[in-house]
Amino acid sequence: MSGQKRRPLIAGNWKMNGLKIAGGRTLGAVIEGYDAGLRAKADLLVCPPATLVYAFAAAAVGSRVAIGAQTCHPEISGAHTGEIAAEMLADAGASYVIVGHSERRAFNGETDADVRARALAARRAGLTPIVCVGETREERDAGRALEVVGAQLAGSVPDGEGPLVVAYEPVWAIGTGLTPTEADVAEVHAFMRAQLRSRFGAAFADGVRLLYGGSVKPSNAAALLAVEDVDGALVGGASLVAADFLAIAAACPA
Ligand SMILES: O=C[C@H](O)COP(=O)(O)O
Repeated sequence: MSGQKRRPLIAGNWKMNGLKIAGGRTLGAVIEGYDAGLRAKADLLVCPPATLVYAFAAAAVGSRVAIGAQTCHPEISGAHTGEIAAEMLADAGASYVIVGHSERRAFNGETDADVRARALAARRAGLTPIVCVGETREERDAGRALEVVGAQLAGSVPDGEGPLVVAYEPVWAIGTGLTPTEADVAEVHAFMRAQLRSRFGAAFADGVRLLYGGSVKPSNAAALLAVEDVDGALVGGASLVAADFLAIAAACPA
C-alpha cells in the first residue's frame, strides 16, 4: 500500500518532435483545455525539444502547465559542444527534466551513473528530475524485470531527499501499442515504492510520484492510472495531440 495519496502528474515527452508554429498551437490547446476540472485531478507537464523550452515556458506563464526538458548535462558549464546544462534549462523556464530515458540509455550509452549525475545536476539547478527505468522484453521474458528495475533505481536515483519523480517505462512498451498487464504494473510500482522506502524511509518515499510510461493512450489510461502506486503517466506519442493528452489527464482517478 502507498500509505499516502499523491497528486497525479501527467507528463508529455515530445521526444524529437515539434516546431514552433505547430508545436505552439498544440501547447496552446493544452493550456486552454487545462480547465478547473482537470486542474483538480492532475498536474500537467509538457517536455518539448530543447529548442522550444524557452518559448513554451514563456507561453505557459500563469497557466499552471509546467514545462520540462528531456535531458541535461551533469556539469554547469564548459567545453561540451552541443550539450545543455540543467542551469540553462532552469534559466529558460523549465521546472522538470527527464533523465535516463531508455532511448538515451540505448542510443547515447548513458549508464546508471550518468543518469544519477544528471539527476543531481537537475537538483542543483532547482529542477525536478524524472528518472526513467524499465526492462527490455528479453529481460521480462527471463523473469528479470524486478531485478533490472531495482538495479537501475539503485544506480540512477541520487542519495539525499531532494525533488524526485520516477518513471517506470518497460522498453518493449514504448511506442509499440503494447502495455504490461495492470497486475504487472502494480507489481513493479509496489516494488519500486518498497525499494525507495528501504533506502530513504517511508516519509520521503511515500511522497515520490511514480509514473507509468509506455503506450499510454486515452483508451487505456483510466485502467493504468487506477493501479495502486501509479501516480501519473509519462506519455510519448499521445502527448503530441492535445485532445489525447488532455483525455489522459481526465482519466486520472478523482
Ligand atoms: O517518454 C515516453 C515514453 O517513451 C512513452 O512513449 P509512448 O507513449 O509513445 O509509448
